[in-house]
Amino acid sequence: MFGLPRGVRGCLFDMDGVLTRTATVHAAAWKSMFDEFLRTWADRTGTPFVPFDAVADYDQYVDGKQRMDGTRSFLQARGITLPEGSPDDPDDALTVRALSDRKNALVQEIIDRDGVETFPGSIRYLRAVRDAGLRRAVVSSSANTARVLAAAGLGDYFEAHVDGVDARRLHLAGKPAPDMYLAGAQALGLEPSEAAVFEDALAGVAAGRAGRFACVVGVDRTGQADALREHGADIVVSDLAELLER
Ligand SMILES: O=P(O)(O)OC[C@H]1O[C@@H](O)[C@H](O)[C@@H](O)[C@@H]1O
Repeated sequence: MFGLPRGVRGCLFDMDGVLTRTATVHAAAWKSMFDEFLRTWADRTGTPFVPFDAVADYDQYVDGKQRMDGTRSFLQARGITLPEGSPDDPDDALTVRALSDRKNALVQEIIDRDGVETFPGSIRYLRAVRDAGLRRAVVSSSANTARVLAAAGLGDYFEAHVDGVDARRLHLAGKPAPDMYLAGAQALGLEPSEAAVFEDALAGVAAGRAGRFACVVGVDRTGQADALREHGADIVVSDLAELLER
């Protein structure tokens, strides 16, 4: 049923890019922040400015990961090491923390200004599984999960959330480690073998595979179906409503 293997009793949904059209918001904010930083870095080091690619760099290094992990991962890919910094860093400090905070300020500004759109096919699917009595949780690396769900009007669809704030509080390793999804299944009272994972990020499908969930559904929004399969998706769809027809 619902395109899922027999025995699945619950669904663990990533949020950005699966339920809400916020992956592009994050990608735009990462690009704006990193390009400003990369210009400064190029001037300081006398090296060429190579901008952040909002599709390729976003998908490979940043998507699905907790904010500071995303910052570190992209900097590492460019061979740049910055100090970790602290919450008291000035806004323009060249630290992992200050860069991450700048990106977050941009994301929150866009969400507060423009609101949040959902994917209609995902909402149809969510309603169908809810009406059939399947358990439902959101498992998102974003520390802005509550804000985004509220702006999208999706707060009431889920029985549990595991987000970037919980991950920090509970010392859960971020995706691609399976810990956040395992915590989501546990919050619903399910074994991994009874839960399906829905993910658009490479780090996210890898987390689903590592957690040995009943099924990992890759949601391809950017033409990376093969990469989603290689990283751990059992099925790839471009819209969750396709699963209602299976
Ligand atoms: O910065 P936030 O809102 O805590 O989100 C962290 C990450 O959350 C993930 O859901 C997104 O795929 C990433 O793009 C984002 O960077």
